[in-house]
Amino acid sequence: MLILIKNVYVNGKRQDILIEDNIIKKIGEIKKEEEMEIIDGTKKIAIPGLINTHTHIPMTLFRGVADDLPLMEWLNNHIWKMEAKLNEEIVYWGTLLGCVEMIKTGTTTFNDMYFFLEGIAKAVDESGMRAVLAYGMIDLFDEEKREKEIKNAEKYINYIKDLNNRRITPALGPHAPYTCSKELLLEVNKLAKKYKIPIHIHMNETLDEIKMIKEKFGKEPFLYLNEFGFFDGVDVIAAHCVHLSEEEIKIIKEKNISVSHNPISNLKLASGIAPIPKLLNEGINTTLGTDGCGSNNNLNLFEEIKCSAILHKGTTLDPTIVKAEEAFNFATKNGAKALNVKAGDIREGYLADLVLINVNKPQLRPISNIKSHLVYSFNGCVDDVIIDGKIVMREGDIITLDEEEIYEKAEEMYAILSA
Ligand SMILES: C[C@H]1O[C@@H](n2cnc3c(N)ncnc32)[C@H](O)[C@@H]1O
Ligand SMILES: [Zn+2]
Repeated sequence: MLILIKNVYVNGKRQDILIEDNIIKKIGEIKKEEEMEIIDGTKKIAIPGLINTHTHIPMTLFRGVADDLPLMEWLNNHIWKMEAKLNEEIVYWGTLLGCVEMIKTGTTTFNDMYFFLEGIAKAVDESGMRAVLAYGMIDLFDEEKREKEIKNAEKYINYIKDLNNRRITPALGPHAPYTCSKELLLEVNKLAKKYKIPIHIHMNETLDEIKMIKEKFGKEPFLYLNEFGFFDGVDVIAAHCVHLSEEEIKIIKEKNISVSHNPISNLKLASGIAPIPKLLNEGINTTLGTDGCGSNNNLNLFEEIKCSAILHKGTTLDPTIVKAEEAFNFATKNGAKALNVKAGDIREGYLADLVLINVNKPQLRPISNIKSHLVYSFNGCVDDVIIDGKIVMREGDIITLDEEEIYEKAEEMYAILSA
C-alpha cells in the first residue's frame, strides 16, 4: 500500500511524503505513480502524530462526574466506587469514545493504565490507533490481592503479546507507591525485565501521598523505591512528579526515568505544579499526558502543549522557560523516546504516524510562524490522520469508527455506571 502526500508543508518547506506499508519511505520531490493513493497536501501542514504518555482512556465515561475535589476524596468517594461497576463492554465503548477524541485532536499513540484490557485492546485495534497498555495493579498492601494482581498483570501481558498487533504493546502498571506494596513493586521490576517491557506508574502527585509514604517508610517515594532497586534495569514512565526533592530529581536523572507531565490534571485536582524547568535543566526526558477525563476533562494534547509552554513562565516569571519547540517536543519526540516507538518525527524510516492540518483556520493565520501557532494558538481540530501507514481520518471524518454509534453507546454505558 503506497500513499503519496503531495506538496505539503513539512519540516519547514513544501515537499512530498511517500508512505510504504507503515513506514515513511521518502520525503522530497516524488513522482506520482499508478498504484499510489494520492493526498493533496497543498493547503496543509504535516506534523508527527502526538503521543499521550499518561491516560486512563475508558474514563471518558467519567467526564464531569466528580469535579472540584482533591485527589484522595475524588478517588475514594467517587471514582473507585463507580469503577466497581466496570466490565469489558463498558471499557470497550469508553475506549472507543476516547479514540474518537484523540484522533480528532491529532493524537496517534497513547500510554494507558486501566482495567479490562481485552475491551481496550479490541477498541484500539478497531480504531487504528497505537497504544501501550498496562493493567492497573493495586494490592493495598494485602498479600492475597497481591498474588491476584501479579497473576492478572502477567495474564494481560501475554494476552496483548498474543494479539500479535504491531500497534498494541504491553507494559506493567503498578498504580502508585501508596497503593502497591514493596513486594508487588519488586515483582513488577522482575516481570519488566522478564518481558522487556516498560513500567508506567503514578509518582509524587500530591503532598498527601508523600506525607503518607514518608510516615510509613521513612523517606520520599523515589528514595523509598530506589532503595530496593525498583528503577534498576527497567524503563519507567513516571506520571505527574509534581512534588520532588533535589535527591529525587537526581534519581530520575540517574535512572533515566521519563516523566509524564500532566499540567491540566495537576491543576484541576489542585495537586500542584511539577518542577519542569528543573527537570529540563537536568536533561530529564519530559513528555505530556492528559490523565483520565475525570480529571482534565478532555484528551486534547494540544491543550497540554500550550499549558506546559505558559504555566512555567508564570511560576518562574521567566518568559524564556519552555519555548514553543520544547513544548511541542514533549508531545512528539520525547513521548516516542519514553515509549520506545520510532515515531514522534517525520523522517525517512520512521513509523508513518502523521497528522495533516488545513491552514485555512483563523487561529493559524497569518502563516507567519507555524510552530508558534501550533503551540500558542491552535485549538487542536486536525483534518487528516495516518497511523501505522493507514488513513484513519480524512477531512475530519474518521474512517475506522462509527462516531454516532459510539456517542449513543457512551450514553448507555454512562447510565449503567451512574445508576
Ligand atoms: C488505574 C487507576 O488509576 C486511577 N486514577 C485516575 N486518575 C488518577 C490520578 N490522577 N492519580 C491517581 N490515580 C488515578 C483510576 O481511577 C484507576 O483506578
Ligand atoms: Zn493517572
